[in-house]
Amino acid sequence: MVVLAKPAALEQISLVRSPSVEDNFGAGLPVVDLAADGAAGEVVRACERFGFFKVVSHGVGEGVVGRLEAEAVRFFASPQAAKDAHGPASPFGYGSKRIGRNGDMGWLEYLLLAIDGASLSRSSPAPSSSLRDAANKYVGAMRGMARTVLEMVAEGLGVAPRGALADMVVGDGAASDQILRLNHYPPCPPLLQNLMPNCSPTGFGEHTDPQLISILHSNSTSGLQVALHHDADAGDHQWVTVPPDPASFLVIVGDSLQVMTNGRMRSVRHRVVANKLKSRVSMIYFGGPPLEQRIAPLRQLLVAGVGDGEEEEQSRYEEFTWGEYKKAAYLSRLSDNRLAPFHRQPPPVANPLA
Ligand SMILES: C=C1C[C@]23C[C@H]1CC[C@H]2[C@@]12CCC[C@@](C)(C(=O)O1)[C@H]2[C@@H]3C(=O)O
Ligand SMILES: O=C(O)CCC(=O)C(=O)O
Repeated sequence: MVVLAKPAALEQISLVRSPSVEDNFGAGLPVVDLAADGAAGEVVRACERFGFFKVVSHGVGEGVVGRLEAEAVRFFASPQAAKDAHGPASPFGYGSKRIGRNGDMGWLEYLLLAIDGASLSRSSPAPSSSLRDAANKYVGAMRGMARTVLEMVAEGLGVAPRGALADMVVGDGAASDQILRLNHYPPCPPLLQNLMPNCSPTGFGEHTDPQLISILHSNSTSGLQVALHHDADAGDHQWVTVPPDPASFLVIVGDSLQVMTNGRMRSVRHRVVANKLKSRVSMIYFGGPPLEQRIAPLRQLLVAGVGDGEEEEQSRYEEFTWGEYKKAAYLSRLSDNRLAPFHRQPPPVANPLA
């Protein structure tokens, strides 16, 4: 009997079936032109149906993206000891393979940077002043896009003021909780490819993002997959590959936006599968609110459409603050359904025979 052993470097990293062209999203990929008339409606439709969308006509200069990506590539190409000097990530700093504190492992290395207001936090360990400058410009652009998108969400849902959601994340003076993450996924090791040609290492295991929204950019290397919604919570999901497009961004709905829209919008499970041949480099901005922010459905969504004498819509979730949710998230495993403990039991159905 031949026993196939995984290469040692991959021992604790799970393998998944290598994506094929049939897994590609194809024509159904939700794309929103942020500059077009009716964009707010398109944003809402995409967030309700898929929990993510691709953004084109975003107005972010190529230079802003290219500069930070070049800094990320330069940092990840530096000697291991130089990178380790900025780690281990706890949670901020340089990390390799370990994700979070609870045993999750992926075929990647990353730099997790804290943001304070409109720029990187002074205490965040940016490895060089050139990376810090490039990251600050990039964060400025991401904050602008987060504002545009969250204002469109409010407008599209009929919530006033327009800034109700955006101000939580990018409001002047809001002590919001924003993070920037630079990820590098090396190609799948050749040894594994020879042993198991149909398998690839998990780059970043499946998860939903806890914040309101995330904005993702990647180079031209594929690897990102999203779960189609049918019944993702019940584990019944189909993984679909989102083809990379460095000229665009992906907006991803997080758990907090799901709750604030009382489940109209759904946070989307996503994962990265390491590419067989090329390195993937991604940059993600995570937009969360201040720690004391109450995470509960927007009042106007609960009363919308309710006539005189009719009962208003009930929240589907127990109330919590972002600080409480974040604390619980950091104690969880990546693939956990972090919202499940906060789901309210539906009220008992009255027995018509009683
Ligand atoms: C197992 C993990 C790893 C976590 C915390 C916990 C559950 C969710 C993960 C994320 C996912 C979104 C970005 C991040 C920065 C976040 O806020 O939650 C991640 C964080 C980390 O990579 O450290
Ligand atoms: O690298 C990617 O494309 C996605 C990474 C991701 O989901 C994350 O960093 O939370």
